[in-house]
Amino acid sequence: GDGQETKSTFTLAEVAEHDRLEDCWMAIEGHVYDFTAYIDQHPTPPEVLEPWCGTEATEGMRTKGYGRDHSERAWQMAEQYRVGSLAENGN
Ligand code: HEM
Repeated sequence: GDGQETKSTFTLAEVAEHDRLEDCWMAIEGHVYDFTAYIDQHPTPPEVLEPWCGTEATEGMRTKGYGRDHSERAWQMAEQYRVGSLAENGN
């Protein structure tokens, strides 16, 4: 937790507006993240993350694109980029 107690709720349509490396949001397991500032720190070329920007990216985070989950440390790093929750029935 970063002290933010009030989170906003977003639909997948809203997440989809942030679908590029310069403005990259992802929905992962019910949470919404703005990873724009993280892209350059990720240990791969940005092209690996690009297709997941603006999407429900649980599969990307859980598989890294080849079937192996990210480390617990990586999941904890993601927390600081959380901006809200995914609307239950929003698309
Ligand atoms: C959702 C799309 C993503 C994909 C497809 C992806 C893919 C990858 C790949 C291919 C690697 C290098 C190979 C490997 O470590 O096995 C990697 C490593 C890593 N990624 Fe990602 N990544 C994604 C998102 C993220 C996010 C959002 C974070 C953190 C905010 C993150 C943090 C890391 C870290 C810390 C590593 C080093 C290895 C580890 O700790 O698991 N990644 N990722």
